Amino acid sequence: MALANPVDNQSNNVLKCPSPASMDLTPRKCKTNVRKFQSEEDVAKALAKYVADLSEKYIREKGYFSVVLSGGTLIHTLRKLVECPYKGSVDWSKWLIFWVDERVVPLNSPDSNYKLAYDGFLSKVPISPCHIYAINDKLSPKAAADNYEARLKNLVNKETIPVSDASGFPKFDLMLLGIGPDGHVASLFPTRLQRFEKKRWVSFITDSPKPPPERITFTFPVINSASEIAMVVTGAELADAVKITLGGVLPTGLTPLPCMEVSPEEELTWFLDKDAASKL
Ligand SMILES: O=C1O[C@H](COP(=O)(O)O)[C@@H](O)[C@H](O)[C@H]1O
Repeated sequence: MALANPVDNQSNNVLKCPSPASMDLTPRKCKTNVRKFQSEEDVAKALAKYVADLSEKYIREKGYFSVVLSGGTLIHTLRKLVECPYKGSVDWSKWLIFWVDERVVPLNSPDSNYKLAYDGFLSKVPISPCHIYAINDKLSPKAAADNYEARLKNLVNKETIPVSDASGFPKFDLMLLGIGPDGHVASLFPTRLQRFEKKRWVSFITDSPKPPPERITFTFPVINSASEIAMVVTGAELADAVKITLGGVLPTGLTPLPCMEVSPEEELTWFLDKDAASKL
């Protein structure tokens, strides 16, 4: 999926995209670390240590650790976390798992982000099933988004998840995000309106440019209320999006990339392999 021009003629539901000049492209102020590695294997090792260290910190400070997963290549890159020494040293009983986006398909479908995470990660560590917040896969996209948002509100009301003092949106400890070659993050795509949602916690899409078309997704106010975000990016096909985002220069006429808007409340850490960082 290539970087997108403002008008995507493939869809009737296209974004009448504001011109880049009229969008707020002011660089966000969060603390940003860019960590570059020789190989994807080195990214996987560093990512495991980073997540294990944050798990220890947040469990010590708050008693639990809320982690928001994405789908795609991220789960494979997380593989070292379910190996020695972390498999035995992390206090998995204190983890709460959520999804930043999910495809509206049965949970046992090969397209499901839950299944991807279950097969590659969750089935290998002792996280309690009642701490794993998968979507309700029996619902329409809109109903699934409403249902996920209502469940998050319930967790906030019970004070399981705090709200951000700054934004009033739920504040997760860590989000682990990937990006697409078009710069999408979660299921917030360059030419789709969900990226501009300011009120909802969870939105839905029925015409995703990347299949499958029906998905639910956290909105930017929720994503940017997280304490920490890791952007885990490997592979040469992502080098252009990385260059634009970290270089801060948008080519003329290109729709601003959703991944440029990621800005958590505490710290943003990019994990890049040599290929993804090759145009920096
Ligand atoms: O469709 C999706 O794509 C993004 C990026 O995936 P990747 O394979 O390029 O890493 C992913 O973060 C998102 O969760 C997923 O639904």
